[in-house]
Amino acid sequence: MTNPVISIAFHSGYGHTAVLAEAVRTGAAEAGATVHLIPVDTITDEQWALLDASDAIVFGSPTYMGTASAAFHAFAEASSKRWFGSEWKDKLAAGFTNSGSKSGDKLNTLQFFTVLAAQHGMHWVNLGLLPGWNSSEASEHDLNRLGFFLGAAAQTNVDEGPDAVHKADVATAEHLGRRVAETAKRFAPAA
Ligand SMILES: Cc1cc2nc3c(=O)[nH]c(=O)nc-3n(C[C@H](O)[C@H](O)[C@H](O)COP(=O)(O)O)c2cc1C
Repeated sequence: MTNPVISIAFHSGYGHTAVLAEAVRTGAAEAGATVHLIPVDTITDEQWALLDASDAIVFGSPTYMGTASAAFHAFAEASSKRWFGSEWKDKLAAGFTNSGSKSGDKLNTLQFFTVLAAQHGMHWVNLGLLPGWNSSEASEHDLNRLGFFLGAAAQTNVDEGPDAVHKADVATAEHLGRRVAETAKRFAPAA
């Protein structure tokens, strides 16, 4: 496979997580993927079909009350129609989230994504970066500055708009997009 198809199924209530979704798209496209950006709160039948035809689905949601948003949970529940027929089995999956606090219980959101992926029989692609910003010589501008392993995690001050999403977190989300695309190529069946 030279040109994997990656869909980014995401929700963003106020635009911050949408910035990360765009960053994942940028990274995946740079690595040669065809990318579909799918806001799950307005998902159409045509977009469900795009998900079904994708090699990888990247889940994205803000962290609300320590988990994915209600809109994302509604999408996850609706995906049970695919679960019945194992329609997403053996696709790749990955995830990203954003919250107001440095931690904000984002890990729980990423873990929720991994369980969702596992229920579908999908293979989880982790972030593949060592933690940044964890030594005296490190900086908040490091990739993976918040030190997550499961996926891309971002923090945005609650009194600032989408323009304020941290550039290091944007770069980390771009990295995730590239990694998913490269992994999809590696996992592709031989032609
Ligand atoms: C209903 C609600 C619940 C939230 N819960 C959390 C939370 O549990 N932890 C946290 O750090 N931030 C929390 N926040 C802050 C959001 O995660 C943060 O503002 C994020 O940037 C919103 O992303 P969005 O613009 O994509 O919706 C919450 C915000 C809202 C509106």
